[in-house]
Amino acid sequence: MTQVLPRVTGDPSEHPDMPYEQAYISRAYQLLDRGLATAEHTYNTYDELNRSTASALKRSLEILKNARGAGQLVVGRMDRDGETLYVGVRRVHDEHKDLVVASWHAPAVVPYYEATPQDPQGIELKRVFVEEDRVLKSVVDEIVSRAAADVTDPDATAPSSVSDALLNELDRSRDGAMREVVATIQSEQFRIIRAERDVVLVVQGGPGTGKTVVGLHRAAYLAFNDEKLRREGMLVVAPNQAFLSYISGVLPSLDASDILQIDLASLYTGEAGVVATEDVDVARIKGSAAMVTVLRRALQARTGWGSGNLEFSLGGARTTLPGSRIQELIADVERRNLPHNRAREVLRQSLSAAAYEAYRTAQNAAGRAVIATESSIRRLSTFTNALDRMWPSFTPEDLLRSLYGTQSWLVYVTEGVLSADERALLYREPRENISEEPWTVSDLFCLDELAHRLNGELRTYGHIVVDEAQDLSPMQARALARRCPSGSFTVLGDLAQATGPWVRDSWDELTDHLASTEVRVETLSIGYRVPGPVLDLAARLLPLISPGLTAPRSVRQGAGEPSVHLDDVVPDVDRAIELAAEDVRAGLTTALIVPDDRYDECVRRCRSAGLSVGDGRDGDFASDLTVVPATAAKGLEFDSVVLLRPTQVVGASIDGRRVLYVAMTRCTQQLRLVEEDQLPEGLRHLLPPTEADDELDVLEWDQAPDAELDRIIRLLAELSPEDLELVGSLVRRLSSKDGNHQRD
Ligand SMILES: Nc1ncnc2c1ncn2[C@@H]1O[C@H](COP(=O)(O)OP(=O)(O)OP(=O)(O)O)[C@@H](O)[C@H]1O
Repeated sequence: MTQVLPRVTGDPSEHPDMPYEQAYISRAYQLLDRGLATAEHTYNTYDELNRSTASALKRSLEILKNARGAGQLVVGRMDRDGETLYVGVRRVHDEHKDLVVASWHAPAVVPYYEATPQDPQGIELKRVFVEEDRVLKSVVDEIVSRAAADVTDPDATAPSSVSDALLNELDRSRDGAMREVVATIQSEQFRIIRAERDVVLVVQGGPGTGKTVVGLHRAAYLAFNDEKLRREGMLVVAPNQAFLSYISGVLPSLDASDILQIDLASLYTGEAGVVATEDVDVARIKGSAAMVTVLRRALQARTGWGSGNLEFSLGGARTTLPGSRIQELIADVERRNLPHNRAREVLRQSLSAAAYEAYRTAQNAAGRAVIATESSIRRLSTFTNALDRMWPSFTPEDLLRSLYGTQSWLVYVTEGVLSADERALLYREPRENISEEPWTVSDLFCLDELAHRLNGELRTYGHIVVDEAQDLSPMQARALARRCPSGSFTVLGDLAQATGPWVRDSWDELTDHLASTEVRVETLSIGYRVPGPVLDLAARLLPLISPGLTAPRSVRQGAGEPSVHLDDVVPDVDRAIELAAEDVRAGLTTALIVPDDRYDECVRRCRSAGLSVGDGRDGDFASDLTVVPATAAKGLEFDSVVLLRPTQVVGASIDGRRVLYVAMTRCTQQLRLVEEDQLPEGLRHLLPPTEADDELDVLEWDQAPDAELDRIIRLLAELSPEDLELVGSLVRRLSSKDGNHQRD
């Protein structure tokens, strides 16, 4: 067994093997350049008629060009079983087709990522490179066996659990776009990246534990190693456009541009788009599984035929199709379980055949000539009107709009599944013109459900990665399920960060709607984004929002303790803008996160203060300063965050504490809180002590000073997971009552 020595420390920029490794890396780049030149030449001279070869060539050209452009080509080296393997963002071979650099997702590379100094998996040397513009900047030996250590650095000291390469990468200033992290993937992350794909894999983890990064690298990994999956196609679903624009560069930089990335609302490709918002109570009903029954019944209620006969006249002859025969035809079609509009076509044919048969029989019986044809019957307005009555054709928008606007229809379809109050929330007056309907996000998923029932045709995928999944409604989960018949999902999220109508205690309720395949929950426990002191502060909110969950351990300090700026003299916005401008001048990408209803005011004030500011609501992260409404901060990250009026953020909605938890965990370096004179529960220990505090002997939960909160947190930590869950539900119930009171 390999005897492991601690990893080599010392100055990584002066590693003794630096010249050798630099030469190796330079050669890899030369081969890449040569490959590019050859591919370019072949492409330019290629017979245009052979399209598939030409497009394959074009694609490899793009890959080579990317590889030569940004980022790092070779990320490290592994010596194992006497063989050396260089690992890179993509494969490079020499003129004899011998491997020079293996790509990070090749099976042989697995130990490189999964071995640790404690569990070296036979690795004699694991070496990590940091390279910039083709120049090697540092070499760190993370795992060194005794034999290898003898020839490198005899001053090996104790290993640390986090590599320098990772810390350097994490300290890099953010530029508004997420990047690939092939050079620094950690072993707990890599295990998830390559986990088998025939399951619903839930990746639960606190803020900044790398869920998004892991999900994107997993998508690229699976696509690379699974040809069937490449053929079936893969889909990455982001919660909104802003988030999508933040992450959309990662897959192309991993040569995985074939994987489609969209935002959740774009799953629905029908006519309606989101133009309105609605109350949480309404969204909760429209997103609930009860809507499946409601919409199914809505459609069923519009099909069928009473007992009356169908009479039509052809060339002066009257023919009757008995009502009982029509009912039989309808029952036949219903049994086939076809999408509604296809079923209509089948019914149209069987109905015209039956009508023709009735006509022919009547003509023969009367000794008259049979002159009409089946198609002339289909053209009769009596026929088409009758068909429209028994099986109307709809678009999803037509149907949903008239359902929302027809009280009697709503009463019928919601019977037993929604209360009268809930039903009342569904009603809305139809706009005069369908193009003016105030469609909301949750409407879109009702429309998607209807579109599927009506038309049945959908583009499907072999695997779907869905991010910020804790917020998905059952109806949204069903929309994803329809698009992934194999039930193979990667579900990324954090139950503690759930906001909006779908706050839940466990993943089961959601995964039940996604697939019937096995569900596996993996937890990421190390925080890579948020500095320890900031995470510690945010964690004080956890017992109030998700008592069953613990905060991740952070790997870094950042700029230290969060600062609080209390000032009831200078207007709060001015103070916040001043702090944000200070951070921008210090070279930090900065977000000014603000209560939603103060967003426009803050953007305006930033601009009039002469600051160039990005519109975080629309995913414009190109400026050094971005203003972000608190409810749109999910998933984003910045070097510095200035958070305006946490108390207002908390007070704005029932899930305000969760919104605050998310907003507080967006920074990689520092957090500043700007308030007038109060702080929300959980953070009040940051307030300067007042005399009144000493006089409190009976404590109300709401006014509990933080010493008391600490005691409660310690008590909670001693509870069993089941008891914690109980307490959690109780707290949620109480806080939602609280919220109701406030709204009342
Ligand atoms: N192995 C890694 N190497 C380098 N950077 C990493 C690594 N893992 C995570 N990071 C960085 O940590 C930050 C947080 O990652 P990410 O956004 O994926 O976390 P998350 O768990 O999805 O966060 P949130 O819960 O806020 O959505 C990102 O900047 C990401 O690039």
